[in-house]
Amino acid sequence: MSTSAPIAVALDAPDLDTAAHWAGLVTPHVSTVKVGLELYLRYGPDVIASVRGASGVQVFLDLKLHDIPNTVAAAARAVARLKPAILTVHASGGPAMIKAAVEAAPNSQIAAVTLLTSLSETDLAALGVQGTPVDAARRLAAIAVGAGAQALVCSPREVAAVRAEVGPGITLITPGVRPAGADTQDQARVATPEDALSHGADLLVIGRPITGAPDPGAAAAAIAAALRKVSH
Ligand SMILES: O=C(O)c1cc(=O)[nH]c(=O)n1[C@@H]1O[C@H](COP(=O)(O)O)[C@@H](O)[C@H]1O
Repeated sequence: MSTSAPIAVALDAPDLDTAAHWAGLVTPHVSTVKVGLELYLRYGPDVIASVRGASGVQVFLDLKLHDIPNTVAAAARAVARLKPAILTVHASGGPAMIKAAVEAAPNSQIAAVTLLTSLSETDLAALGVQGTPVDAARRLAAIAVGAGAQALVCSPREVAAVRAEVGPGITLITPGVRPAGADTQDQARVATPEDALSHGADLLVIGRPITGAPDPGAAAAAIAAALRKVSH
């Protein structure tokens, strides 16, 4: 019986050996590992096979593409052959850009990032984002889903409102997750793993609380065990 939890561990490591080591430690406990800009820009496409390893764990490629539709389509096509389960784009790139990514990578779920979890309500207002973070996340979510995105990335603080906006068929992914009492670091709009799940997240992105722990495997197992107690 698989006991892997709906967690994507962010493998934000400076080198491939460390990332592959973390992936090996956490994959018995989690469904997914996430490769982001740090690893992809340093090592390129080979990084995907290295972290997937023999376990066949689901790989989430977080490149947060954001450009004109033609450029994003070409970039999505370039990575589609790596068959990431999930590929991110910024929702603020607009519907034509999101649609272009969806069409270019038909075997991956395109996940549109609504509002970065590192931005506070004050930051968002200064950037000219209208309304509360909840209002803005809902608005971007509706645009992204209208353009064909099958998944969305949002803060766990907005996930219930986003779920109400888009309904049950869309995969909701929440970074900005911190166990109670953990350091929030550069994250601004955070919640606990239990709250993220009970408010409707399908997949929790967690990096440093796991990879920065003395034993990343044990940290992943502990969060996975806490999530099993949550009914949702
Ligand atoms: O797309 C993402 O995964 C993402 C979106 C977002 O709004 N906020 C956010 O933190 N992330 C990613 O989620 C991970 C969070 O890592 P930790 O803060 O270490 O748990 C990082 O790899 C970020 O790049």
